[in-house]
Amino acid sequence: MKKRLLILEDGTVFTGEAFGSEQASQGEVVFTTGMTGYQETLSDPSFYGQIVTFTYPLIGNYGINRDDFESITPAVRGLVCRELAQEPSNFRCDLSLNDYLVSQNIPGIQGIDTRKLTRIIRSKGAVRAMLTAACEEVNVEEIVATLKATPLLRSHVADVSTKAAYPSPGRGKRVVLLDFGMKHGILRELNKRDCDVLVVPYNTPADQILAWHPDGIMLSNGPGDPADVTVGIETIANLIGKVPIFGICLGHQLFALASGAKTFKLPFGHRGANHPVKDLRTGRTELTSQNHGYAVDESSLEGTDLEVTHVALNDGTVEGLRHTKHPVFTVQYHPEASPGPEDSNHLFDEFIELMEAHAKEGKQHA
Ligand SMILES: NC(=O)CC[C@H](N)C(=O)O
Repeated sequence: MKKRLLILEDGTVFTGEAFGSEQASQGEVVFTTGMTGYQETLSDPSFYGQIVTFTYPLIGNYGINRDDFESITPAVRGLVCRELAQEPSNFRCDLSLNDYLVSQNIPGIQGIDTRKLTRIIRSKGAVRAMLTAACEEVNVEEIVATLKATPLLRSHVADVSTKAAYPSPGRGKRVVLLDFGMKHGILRELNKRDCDVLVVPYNTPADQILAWHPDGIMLSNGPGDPADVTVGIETIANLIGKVPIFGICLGHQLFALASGAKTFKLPFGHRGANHPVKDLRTGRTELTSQNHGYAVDESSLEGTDLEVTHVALNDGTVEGLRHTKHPVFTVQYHPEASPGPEDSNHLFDEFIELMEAHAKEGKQHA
C-alpha cells in the first residue's frame, strides 16, 4: 500500500491509500452524492480544478466504459473515496477506474472517512486542499500555509472550451452551441432531435453567431465563477431578443448576469443525482442531476425582465429562469442528465418547440 495524505486548508489531515496517478495535486475539494455516474462526473469539464469526493462508499465497481465520457480530457484534479473497487464487473467495462486515472494523470485517495470530510465541507464551505504525492514525506504546516495563500478557483472556461468551431450536423433546427466547457450530453440531446449543431468557442462574438442564421442558441455548462466570464456575458446580452436561447448551469448563470441579475457562491454547492426541483408553473417536482457551486441571487432579479420558473426544494435557491419579453429559458440543473435521472429531458423538446414557434412568428411578420 502506498500512503498518501489529503491536507485541508484548516489543517485537517486524512491519511489514506494512493491510487491513480502518483503525483501531487491541489484544488478545491467538493463532494457529490451520486451513487453511480463516476465516469461522467470525472469527465465533466465543470469540475475543472476540483478534487471530487464521492459520498457513496464504493466507487469503480463497474469500471470505465467506452460510451459514458462527457469530454475527451478530464479536467478534475483528484478523486477521493471510501473504497475503490478492486475487481470491476460490467459487460461494458473497458478498464478499471484505477487504470483510467493512471492514464489521465489524476491522483486518487481511498480509505479515508469521507463522511467526516463531507461534514467539514458542509460546515466550512469551499475548502482548498492538497493531495500529496504517493509515499511523499511532507511538512503539513508549510502545505497549509501554501493552501491559504492560493486564491480559490476563478474561471477556466478558456481552458476547456473548444479552440475552433466544429459542426455536428443534422437536418433539423440550426443551433449554435456556445461552449463554456460543454458536457457531451448536451450535444447528444440536440443531435437526438436532429438539430444541425455548430459548436463554437466561448468567445465567439454575437454578430458572428447571428451570421450563421441559427434557429436557436444553446448556452452550455462550464467551470468556475460565472461573474468572471465577462466576454460570455457580453455576447449573451447581445443575443437576447434576437433568437431563442436555452441555457444550462453556467449558461443559466451567464444569462442571469447578462440580464442585470447577480450570482453568489453557495456555501457548499449542489452536486449529485437526486436534487428535487419544483417547476413553479406546473407544481411538478422533478429529480435532477446537479453540479454547481454558484447560484443566481433571487433578490437581484428585482427590476430585471427575469422570472423564476424553478426552485430547489432542498434550500430554496433559484433553479430556473425565463425572460418575460423574449424567448429565453434557462435551468441551473442538468436536463441532459449524464449522469442522473432523465425527468427533465423534456426541456430539450421545449427548446425545439420554442424555436419552431419563433420561426412561425417570424414568417407572420415577414
Ligand atoms: N455545471 C456547471 O455549469 C457549473 C457552473 C458553475 N461553474 C458553478 O459551479 O456554479
